[in-house]
Amino acid sequence: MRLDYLTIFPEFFDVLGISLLGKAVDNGIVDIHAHDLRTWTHDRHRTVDDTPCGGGAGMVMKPDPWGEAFDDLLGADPDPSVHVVIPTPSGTPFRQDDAAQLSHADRIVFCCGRYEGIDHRVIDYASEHWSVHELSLGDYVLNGGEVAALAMTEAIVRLVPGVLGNPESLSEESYSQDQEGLLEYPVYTRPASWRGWDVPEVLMSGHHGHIAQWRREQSRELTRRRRPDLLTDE
Ligand SMILES: Nc1cc(-c2ccc3ccn(Cc4ccccc4)c3c2)n[nH]1
Repeated sequence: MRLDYLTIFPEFFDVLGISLLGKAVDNGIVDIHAHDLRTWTHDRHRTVDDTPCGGGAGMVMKPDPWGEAFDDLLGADPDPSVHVVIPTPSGTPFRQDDAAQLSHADRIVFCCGRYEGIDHRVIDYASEHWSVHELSLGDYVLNGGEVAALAMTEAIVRLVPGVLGNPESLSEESYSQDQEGLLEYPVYTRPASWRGWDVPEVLMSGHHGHIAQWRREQSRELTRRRRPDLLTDE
């Protein structure tokens, strides 16, 4: 899987060389390239923004640098197997299903905007050539797309076979289908007693059936309290 990041802050993506994703890069499972969008500017000030047509506050990202970056990175031939992800507050919510689908992609290009956003014609042009996903990280406002791209990257890449040391852990996670789409149960480790708090006895019983039942009950109760929207049978 090749991941490209178009951004005016390429150093944001240096962190992808650390830990899990770092190992995936070392193992050749994932190939990461961060690009400074200003590479595709030609004026002395390396300008990437301009005033909004129709007025309004702030600045808008010019289309030209994006188009030239696309030409260099992707060429002009349409290829629906290339996924262009555009983090935006007006996008569809990024969910685990999106991460699962994108984890099968061979190529993903993250377009990280800043200012008040990217000239919409960039999205229109990209949509004619590649598979475009305008995605929101959540219902809160960030200053740009980089943090969202990092979060989405981690959610996507951890699902790629060979990236996680223990793929079994994927099936027990919140939002995973094996977990019936419920929130994850509380987890414990040693010591059995810590500052007056004890590990639930059932987890020390060695009775796998009782443990599984307790975990299912905990997941349902937690989901009922915190995320009733995830419960389908009520
Ligand atoms: N979930 C989520 C995504 C973003 C996001 C993504 C890309 C950009 C590019 C510029 N901004 C700043 C901005 C703030 C508000 C209105 C318009 C633009 C961005 C914010 N915020 N929240």
